[in-house]
Amino acid sequence: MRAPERLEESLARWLPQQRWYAGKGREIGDVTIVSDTELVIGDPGLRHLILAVRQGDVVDHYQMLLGTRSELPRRLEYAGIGDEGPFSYDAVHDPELTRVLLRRLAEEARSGPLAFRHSPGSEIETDLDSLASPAEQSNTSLIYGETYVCKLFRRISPGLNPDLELNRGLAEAGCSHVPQLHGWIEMELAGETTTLAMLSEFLRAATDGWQLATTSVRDLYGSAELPADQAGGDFSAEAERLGAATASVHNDLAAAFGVAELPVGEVREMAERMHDQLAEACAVVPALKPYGERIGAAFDDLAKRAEPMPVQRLHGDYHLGQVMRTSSRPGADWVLLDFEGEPARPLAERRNRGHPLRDVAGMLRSFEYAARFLLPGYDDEDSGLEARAHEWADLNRSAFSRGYAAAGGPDPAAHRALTRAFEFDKAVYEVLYEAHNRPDWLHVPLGSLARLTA
Ligand SMILES: Nc1ncnc2c1ncn2[C@@H]1O[C@H](COP(=O)(O)OP(=O)(O)O)[C@@H](O)[C@H]1O
Ligand SMILES: O=P(O)(O)O[C@H]1O[C@H](CO)[C@@H](O[C@H]2O[C@H](CO)[C@@H](O)[C@H](O)[C@H]2O)[C@H](O)[C@H]1O
Repeated sequence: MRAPERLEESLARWLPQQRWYAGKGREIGDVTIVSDTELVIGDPGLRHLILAVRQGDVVDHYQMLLGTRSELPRRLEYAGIGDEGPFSYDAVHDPELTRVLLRRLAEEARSGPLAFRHSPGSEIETDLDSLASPAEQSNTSLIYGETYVCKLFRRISPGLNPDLELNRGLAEAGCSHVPQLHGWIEMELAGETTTLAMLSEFLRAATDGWQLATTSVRDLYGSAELPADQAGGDFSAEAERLGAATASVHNDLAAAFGVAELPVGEVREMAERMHDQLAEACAVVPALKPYGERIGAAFDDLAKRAEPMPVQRLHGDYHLGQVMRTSSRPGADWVLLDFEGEPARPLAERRNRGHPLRDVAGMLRSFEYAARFLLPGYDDEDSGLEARAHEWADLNRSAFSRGYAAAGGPDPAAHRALTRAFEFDKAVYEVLYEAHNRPDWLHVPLGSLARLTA
């Protein structure tokens, strides 16, 4: 008779299939459970696990909520882990179990190593069912009714998560362009107080920037005879307002966390890191090589900078999927989400200060993405859609930059070389990101680099 599979073995097979699993493409050596806390005892039961996943010399930590049941109902079969009873499953899909998180947050409870905290003055409603967000995410968000969203960070780095850190600072600065923060969960990991989850206001009646922008692009493709600023669904007024909201958040971040100066030598090191990432990306994606010289020249220009660079805390991974257009918040048309920085970078790096045009460059990239990602679905031989994509991207990139500068941010048009270096660096990151996560999308950063380096 075959011995029952150990939970750790089932997890090793299950993890690589998860969207949020960061170690795809590298074989898992082994999975060890390094923290195991029972949050609900019984049938169903709930365990909070921290897993150490070894891949070669690298060990990453992941968080999961493990549901256990003697019988797995059909509605939960898709969340199953392993196929032998008693059944284990990803409990983020089980509202019967996830309610416990709200209850513990409301009570500021402790469960073993886990500490549940709420923001001063927050009264947390506890009788809400959760739904795991279907969004393409690096983490998992539980949406409780239409009231809260609880983001469970999946890959856990010891220390304070910048998303929580910056949201706390912005709340204290009175920033209206972020969701209200209600609470968080933390534990000691490797000797550091480590953020595990964050509970925020759910923005109902809001749409994310990516959906709005790509709807506008579709409208443009469908009205081939009109210029971009006259086609239905012109996005440029929104792009301009988004620019202004971005400058306002940058201003609040500067007030809350201060501004420093990066010495010239460290700017040079930054340019060297950009070159290193370019070399790595060219090795992984040879199709990037033809643009390497022009990209590298922009990094060399940055390295020649003769004066220190003003730096402050930033969003860090700024794109249209990270902003939501709301209709219910007075004075805040656009709301910014997810201040975690680029998920692939080490935590210490993600908490570094940077020049605010780095975020601006991130959003400029996103306009390129929105304009280009539909192109291969169309018969683009003679359709002229490539040109229309450029038109849309240029219109909205300019509007965003204009709104940003008018609201007090450094003007991208007056800092062209810097913006270009940041934009190329982000595009190179995207080439690697797409190669590892969404190979079907590789044409987007590559096509955009072909245009921007021409
Ligand atoms: N407070 C919120 N209200 C409504 N929707 C949200 C909220 N926070 C996140 N979302 C939705 O969930 C998506 C993913 O959230 P995000 O914080 O970017 O997660 P991740 O870090 O896993 O990428 C967002 O693009 C947005 O559509
Ligand atoms: O949102 P995350 O923090 O998980 O960020 C990662 O995933 C993003 C994609 O979901 C990725 O963004 C890239 O694709 C977007 C369209 O899907 C586009 O708007 C962005 O400009 C582009 O960078 C992001 O880079 C990655 O870190």
